[in-house]
Amino acid sequence: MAPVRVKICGLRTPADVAAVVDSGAAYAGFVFFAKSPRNVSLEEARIAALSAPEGLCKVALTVNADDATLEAILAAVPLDMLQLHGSESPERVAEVRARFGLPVMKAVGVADEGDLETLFEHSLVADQILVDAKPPKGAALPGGNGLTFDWRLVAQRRWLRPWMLAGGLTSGNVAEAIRLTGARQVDVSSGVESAPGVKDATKIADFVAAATRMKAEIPILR
Ligand SMILES: O=C(O)c1ccccc1N[C@@H]1O[C@H](COP(=O)(O)O)[C@@H](O)[C@H]1O
Repeated sequence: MAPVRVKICGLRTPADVAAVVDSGAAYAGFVFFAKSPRNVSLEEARIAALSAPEGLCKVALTVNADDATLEAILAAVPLDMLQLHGSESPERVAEVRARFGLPVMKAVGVADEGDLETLFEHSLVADQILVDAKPPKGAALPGGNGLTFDWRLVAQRRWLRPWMLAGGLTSGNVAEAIRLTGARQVDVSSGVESAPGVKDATKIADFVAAATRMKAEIPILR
């Protein structure tokens, strides 16, 4: 079985990108959302993204962004994927995908069975779906809150598209999250920081090692 693929989100500097590359993660996320402590300017994102080697998937995280905002981001920063992390409808996801020609990953907050229907609807139009914890009522951020959800809700589920598990993951719980849900991709932001918005290279390395170790633990049959 292929190793679990990891996305590290909320990068701001070339040093952050280097830590992600060294760890072996597959995706690097940049947050374009002013309320987030991980928000990057176009110039910061451009410099960091240009430092990334070929093969690292560079993802722009936006929240209910309009076309002009997405155009400005994509004109300034070399990116490979859009992550829509707001309340975008399936119609809006399809529109963004068609207009900008990049794969789109749609994030959906999950708190109960009802949210699985929303996930299904998005899986009909998005290239990937991101299964995150639902933010608490009145939270400033729709994600990146370091909160987990009841992983049993998505345990061993299969969707029409590749999916990624997120929400409160850390090097201490990611192996159990993978074991329980069967996720083959995981995403983390606050769990690999020393302070909000400050990525920690050791925590990134520990997280990716814990996530990818799952494969090594499967016994080899001779
Ligand atoms: O990281 C942020 O600041 C952020 C802001 C707005 C929307 C989403 C955000 N992050 C995403 O949220 C999940 C979970 O993050 P965490 O590991 O619980 O901190 C992840 O997909 C991030 O990409």
